[in-house]
Amino acid sequence: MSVCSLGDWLNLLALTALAGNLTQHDDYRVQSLAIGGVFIAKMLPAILLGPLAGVFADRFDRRLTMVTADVARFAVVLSIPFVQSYQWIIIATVLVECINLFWVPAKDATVPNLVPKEQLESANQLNLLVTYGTAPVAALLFAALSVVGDVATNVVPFMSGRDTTGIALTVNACAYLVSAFLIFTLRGIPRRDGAISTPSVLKQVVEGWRFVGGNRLVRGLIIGMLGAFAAGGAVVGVAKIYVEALGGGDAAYGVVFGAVFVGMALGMFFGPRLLRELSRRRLFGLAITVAGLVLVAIALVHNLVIVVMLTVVLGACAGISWIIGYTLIGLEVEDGLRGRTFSFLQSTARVTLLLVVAVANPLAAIYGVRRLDLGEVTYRFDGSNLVLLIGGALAITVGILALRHMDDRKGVSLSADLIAAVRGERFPTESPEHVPGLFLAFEGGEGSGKTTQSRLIAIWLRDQGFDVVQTREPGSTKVGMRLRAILLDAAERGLSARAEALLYAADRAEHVEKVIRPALYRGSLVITDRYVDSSLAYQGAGRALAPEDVSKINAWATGGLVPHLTVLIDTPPQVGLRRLGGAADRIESEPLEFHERVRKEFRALAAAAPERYLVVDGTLATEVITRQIQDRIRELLPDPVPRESEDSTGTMPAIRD
Ligand SMILES: Nc1ncnc2c1ncn2[C@@H]1O[C@H](COP(=O)(O)OP(=O)(O)OP(=O)(O)O)[C@@H](O)[C@H]1O
Ligand SMILES: Cc1cn([C@H]2C[C@H](O)[C@@H](COP(=O)(O)O)O2)c(=O)[nH]c1=O
Repeated sequence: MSVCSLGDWLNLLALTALAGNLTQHDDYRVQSLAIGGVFIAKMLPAILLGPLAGVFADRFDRRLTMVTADVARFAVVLSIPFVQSYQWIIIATVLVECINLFWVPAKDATVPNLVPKEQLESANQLNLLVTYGTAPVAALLFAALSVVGDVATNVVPFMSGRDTTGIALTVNACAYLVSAFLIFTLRGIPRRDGAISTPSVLKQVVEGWRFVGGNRLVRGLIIGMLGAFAAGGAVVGVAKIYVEALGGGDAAYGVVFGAVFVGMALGMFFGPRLLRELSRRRLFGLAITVAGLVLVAIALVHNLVIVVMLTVVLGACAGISWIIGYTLIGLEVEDGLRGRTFSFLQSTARVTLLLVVAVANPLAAIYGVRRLDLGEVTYRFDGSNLVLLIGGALAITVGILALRHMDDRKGVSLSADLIAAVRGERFPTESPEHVPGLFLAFEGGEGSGKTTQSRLIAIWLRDQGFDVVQTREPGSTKVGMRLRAILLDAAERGLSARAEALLYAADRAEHVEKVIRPALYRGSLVITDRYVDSSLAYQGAGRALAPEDVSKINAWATGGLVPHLTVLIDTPPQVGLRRLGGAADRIESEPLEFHERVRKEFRALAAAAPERYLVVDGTLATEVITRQIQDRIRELLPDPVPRESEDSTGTMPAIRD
């Protein structure tokens, strides 16, 4: 894998350089398009033919497949320096990529046969390391071979007039031959073992979307990683013409290319260690945002040395976000879905890269070269600068979106958090209490559907084997029942607002101490129909008591116990009140404006801490609301049953009935 990866990177560098060299006497636009064509030729076969090649790998002898593919790659790559035409570069690139499509699945299918199960993860990490770790080696090798080529064209008669990339391509071809030999001598590869099939791209996309779309964290991670990939694609796509505009040749191109990967390796290994105390989700978004800012600087600076240094920083940021994204997906996505999530990421990353490269070079070509006259100085701004600038802006946007979408430390300023992390400390916050169980609250106005939904969710969770305690306020304890009678008795006129707030708080204190906290410490899932937010909305906004006072007495009553998630079922009071049958109780019989104020306050509470709330539209059909709540709760469960498997695991229809 190392030898092949080295060959692959060398191939990418040499072909883009050769395409640029073959068109160097043409217009700037022609050169941009020529280089872009190489990238497109490299990407297209994987997207179009990937599933077919996967089937091939399962059907035929894998060692033979890999050896044949390596020899074929050797022959095609070796022909490129001899033919020396742009058309042949494109045809040969497509051919090599088609051959790769057979080599890669054969290799992926072989690895599990060679590595013990418990070491498979380490093997996959090693895979990542050799795939990307060989890039800087290839870049250095390419730079060195370019210098050797320059000397050889002047000294060796056979080489005179030939393109210097020929040496790199010959070394690249030989790498494939070495790989063929190594694989041929590997005795551990079974002749054909079981069926390991690559799902079709379409199936991957559908399955991946279903999961990614339903999981807030994974959605944020994938968007962030694809954004970073798109920005990186913009750099790779225009790097050659950009370096040339700065006066650098093939060697400088190799150095800039290598700088990205040196930075990536540094970022992957040292970045997460440097800011150990910073929330991983924040570090992820921050790294992408900084990468975008650096890219903007690269687009505007016209000094090759500074550009190389900035490129190392850019690579480091990309490395940090890539490794954190991978680790978070590994940690947060359950085993049965992890493979599909990664493969979804891989296929969408390819499509993104193809689109970006396909757009980047034509865009650079259309823009061409422009010069700004600034008095004495003329500032050159060409298409490659424009593409890098757009890539930077895209990364900044995606980074900020990821920060907002996935932030797990709302209310703590990012700068305070960062300064504390640089000092090796963690900035303290108020967060839900650390208990073995999970605490869920359902809130909303009269008749909004809280009782209906909390019951359905309790049944769903019990179906999955969780120990669920379903409870409500007021009235879930002996004392609470008496308080409920006083509080809701329509005949109880003239109860003061403060007494009302204190009675609700008293019921809650009893409820937390006798029911909720013991259940949470037993590890149960507690679902309460109403909690503190009801007091803030009804007594705070409805009765116009000072919200700080209501908040304080309730914090004291509950000992500061905060739900992990509050589901707000948002229903207009006219709709909710109409749903209720029977005589109205003391609170239900309040005027409509009272209930409007209550609704507004509930919504404001949710908007102030969105990470701890799910707001659902209470006018939707009951099953639709249940599904939305289930999708959000699934993210919090320690070992959730995936949505797709629920039909076969929900085994207690009697309880549901
Ligand atoms: N999504 C919905 N669409 C239509 N009707 C619903 C919906 N959800 C619940 N209902 C009906 O509305 C009525 C009130 O529902 P539910 O008791 O669940 O509300 P609630 O919020 O607990 O009310 P309250 O706060 O008064 O106890 C019930 O008859 C229930 O069947
Ligand atoms: C917890 C709590 C409740 N209320 C009000 C809201 C409702 O009108 C009733 C409870 O009735 P439900 O049918 O059980 O929902 O009490 C309140 O004003 N303040 C609170 O803290």
